[in-house]
Amino acid sequence: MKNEAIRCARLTRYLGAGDARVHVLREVSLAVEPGTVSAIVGPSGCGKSTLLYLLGLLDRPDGGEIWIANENLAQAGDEKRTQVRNEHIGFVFQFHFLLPEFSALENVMLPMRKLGRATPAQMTARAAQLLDAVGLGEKTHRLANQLSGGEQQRVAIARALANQPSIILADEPTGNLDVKNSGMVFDLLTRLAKENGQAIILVTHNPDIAGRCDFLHPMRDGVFV
Ligand SMILES: Nc1ncnc2c1ncn2[C@@H]1O[C@H](COP(=O)(O)OP(=O)(O)OP(=O)(O)O)[C@@H](O)[C@H]1O
Repeated sequence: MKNEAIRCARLTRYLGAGDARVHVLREVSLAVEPGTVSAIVGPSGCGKSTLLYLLGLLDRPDGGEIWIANENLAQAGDEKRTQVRNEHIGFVFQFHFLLPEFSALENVMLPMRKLGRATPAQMTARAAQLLDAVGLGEKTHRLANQLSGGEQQRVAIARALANQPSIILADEPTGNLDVKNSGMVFDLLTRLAKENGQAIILVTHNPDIAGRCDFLHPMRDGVFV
């Protein structure tokens, strides 16, 4: 493996059963280097989210390889995949999936709790530092459901960065934000990731966001074109 944060080769995925079976991904290959931002774009239903789920080890391909940290994890067992996911991958989704009854600080600490390598004091300090970096240093104890949409998405970014992942996967990270917040969230995500040499792969329908990425991967009918 060269200097690659993640690489997939000939990924194939079928979804559905019987007559409804769809060949969603057809031998998709992609290699992404640390510190770069790649956008996957294409019409609705072309397979973008399916690919992101596979890369995030949230789903298994029917064929092909997914290399992270020098291991092909395409068919690895659940325990191994969960460990690699917790250690190497941060997720940002359009609908952030914060726990609404928990504070911003507690939401950011969750991935660190899952990984289980830091003391409570270390986790609290790191979560506070990350919230400061996303401009929410004054609101660390606010409950997630008492924050605006843009603020919640910034908490989601801090949470994605919590375990210093080598890869950040983002599905429509600015999809539910207005133009101003969308630009701000994108800038923040890419600046923080680049500072830490993290690779970002994002799916977006927003041409403005796509145009600001380092690499563009247009997709159609389950293949890159
Ligand atoms: N569980 C499923 N069973 C059958 N087909 C499915 C299933 N999940 C997704 N599909 C189909 O797989 C294709 C790819 O879906 P996917 O969500 O990856 O597309 P997408 O490019 O992310 O679309 P969008 O931009 O609308 O989010 C679509 O045609 C979809 O209908």
